[in-house]
Amino acid sequence: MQEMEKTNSVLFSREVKPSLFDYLPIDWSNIFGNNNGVIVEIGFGSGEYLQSYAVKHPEKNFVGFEVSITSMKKAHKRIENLDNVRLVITDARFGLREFFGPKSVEKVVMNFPIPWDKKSHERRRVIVPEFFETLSNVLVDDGTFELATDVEWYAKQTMETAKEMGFEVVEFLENPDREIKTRYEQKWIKYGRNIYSLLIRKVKHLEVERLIGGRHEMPHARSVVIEEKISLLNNKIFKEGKKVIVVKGVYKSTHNDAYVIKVISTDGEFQQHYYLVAYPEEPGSREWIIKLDSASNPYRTPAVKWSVQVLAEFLAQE
Ligand SMILES: C[S@@+](CC[C@H](N)C(=O)[O-])C[C@H]1O[C@@H](n2cnc3c(N)ncnc32)[C@H](O)[C@@H]1O
Repeated sequence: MQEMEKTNSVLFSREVKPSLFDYLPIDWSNIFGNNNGVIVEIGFGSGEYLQSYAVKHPEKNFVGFEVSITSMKKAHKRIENLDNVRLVITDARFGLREFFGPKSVEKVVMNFPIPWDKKSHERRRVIVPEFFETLSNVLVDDGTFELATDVEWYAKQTMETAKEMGFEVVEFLENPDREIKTRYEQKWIKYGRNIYSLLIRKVKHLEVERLIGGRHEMPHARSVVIEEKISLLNNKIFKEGKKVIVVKGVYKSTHNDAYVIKVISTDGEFQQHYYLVAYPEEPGSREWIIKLDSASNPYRTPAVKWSVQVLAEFLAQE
């Protein structure tokens, strides 16, 4: 539990933790204190590119996404003095759609993503048709997406999918001389690998369905609970549509009547680990409250909200 508290606290001055926000998508002009155009980098790694880009363009705001905490720590050291940069630790496939409103991003850049070419890893790939749907929504009119990669088939496949999804190809270059080179780019150039860069432009706006969108409320349920049923929750799986809930553990508090329930929930491909608490409203009462543990801060996606409801219903059944 202590470890969870650590990851939930704001560790870095330039870090944004959208799970703590009351309302999503985020008003980025409020975060930056100006209305400058926003550029997003997905998978900033050690942050060299983001740093150079932001220094060269103080008239723009930059938001970087990473999933690696180690990268986050390294990158944060580079950008902590830059007012126009913020970093977010979240899967960008989720974050780009949920944290940015329609027509709010001028450009999205992705440098040297892992192509996840094995069938078994395909579901980790960032550039899939749904990604272009998100781009078609969050990019401003004429907004752009730039991909740099050393994997030829990935660059070409991205270009084809972009065209199918209604984007205009501005340029596709082999071994471009890019002004700012990333760490991976420098490495691949040294090893004599070819580099491909693709620039596409948005020409058509699409509406997307956001998982959250709106007030980011704390879900909770009240229910008549049969306490004996709580231990039966262990390893229980609940499924409905794209939502899956797996109960990974149930722990009884040593100092009161509360139980802590460890849950993994999935919305499509987006998975979150968190804790729920269940406790009687009054000591000895059969009326219980089931809600998110205060140390847990998952995004309140449909699966997270449903986990509270479905567990309350399960515990109430005779
Ligand atoms: C091969 S590294 C490239 C790093 C850097 N862009 C460069 O060119 O030096 C790919 C980076 O993307 C990050 N990444 C992978 N999937 C991601 C996702 N879904 N959202 C955000 N970052 C992701 C990884 O953690 C890793 O740091």
